[in-house]
Amino acid sequence: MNKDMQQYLDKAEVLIEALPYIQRFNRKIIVVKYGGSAMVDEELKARVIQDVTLLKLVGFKPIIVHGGGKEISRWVGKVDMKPEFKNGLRVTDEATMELAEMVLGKVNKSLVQLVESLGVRAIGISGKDGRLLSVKKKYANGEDIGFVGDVTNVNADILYDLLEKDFLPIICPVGLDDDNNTYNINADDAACAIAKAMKAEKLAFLTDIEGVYKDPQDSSTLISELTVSEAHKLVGDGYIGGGMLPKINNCIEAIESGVSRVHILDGRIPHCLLLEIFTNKGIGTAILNDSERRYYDGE
Ligand SMILES: Nc1ncnc2c1ncn2[C@@H]1O[C@H](COP(=O)(O)OP(=O)(O)O)[C@@H](O)[C@H]1O
Ligand SMILES: CC(=O)N[C@@H](CCC(=O)OP(=O)(O)O)C(=O)O
Repeated sequence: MNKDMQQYLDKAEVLIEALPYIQRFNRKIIVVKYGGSAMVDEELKARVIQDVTLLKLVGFKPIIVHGGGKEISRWVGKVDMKPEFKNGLRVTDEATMELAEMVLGKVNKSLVQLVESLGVRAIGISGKDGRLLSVKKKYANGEDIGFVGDVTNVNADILYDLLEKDFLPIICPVGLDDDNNTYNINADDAACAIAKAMKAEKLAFLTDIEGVYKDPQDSSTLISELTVSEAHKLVGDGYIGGGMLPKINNCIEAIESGVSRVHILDGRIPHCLLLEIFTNKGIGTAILNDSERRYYDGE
């Protein structure tokens, strides 16, 4: 067989390998939390959006919840303010809130534009629109961190309507409290709340690290499967810090609320989402129910 023919056959094999996954996830809701470095690098950004668009075109129902923390910090720096975080959450005073909403709005529309350019209908909305995300004030270990919101309700009907009309919803993590004040929501929190409310089949967090490490300084300690109990223990023992903290807490909450598959993926790996969904090769860290534990080398 010549080389060209072998290449075509290899491509066909890849498609065949994807078949059971296409069947399994057909018409299922997949929430993709998109943040970290994969958002800043234009090439990676285009690839992530291409992947989500492909998921849509093969019959899945993806919903993107995006972050933009790095971009917000860049703009906060530009006006000579200092970004400040507590437990992975941005301390958000009125001025920071204004900037965050501007930046997240811009990120939102750039993602809509990318999806539209690939021929798929996208609608970008903030959690304020139709009161998609209602919030109450969130504290970091009892400390007041300003206009940071904890999601109290998701108006899921809006998203069901958009999915029904075949739109790809792209959601920006800003919400309203009962007094109609604007709140900044950590995008991991927003994605988890949406996945729970929509009874999503899968929740994937795309971030800028390989996955969860037992020791973040040592890449050989990457954990490929983490049960809820093990995740609690890692947090309790102080192995999880910074932005990984809200992510892990949300993974635990999502699994405990019935989302079947929760993953933390390295958004810097081109097409990580497709690799995770369409192949047997596990990448990143999968968070599992305690009863699903297969292998863990974290101790
Ligand atoms: N145990 C850990 N394993 C992996 N990452 C960790 C861990 N503890 C802290 N981190 C930090 O959490 C970061 C991921 O959070 P963050 O930067 O907020 O992601 P995103 O912007 O995608 O939401 C990693 O880049 C890493 O620096
Ligand atoms: C309250 C809070 O922390 N809000 C986040 C919202 C954006 C975000 O979560 O972005 P990433 O997912 O890219 O980190 C922030 O202001 O950075």
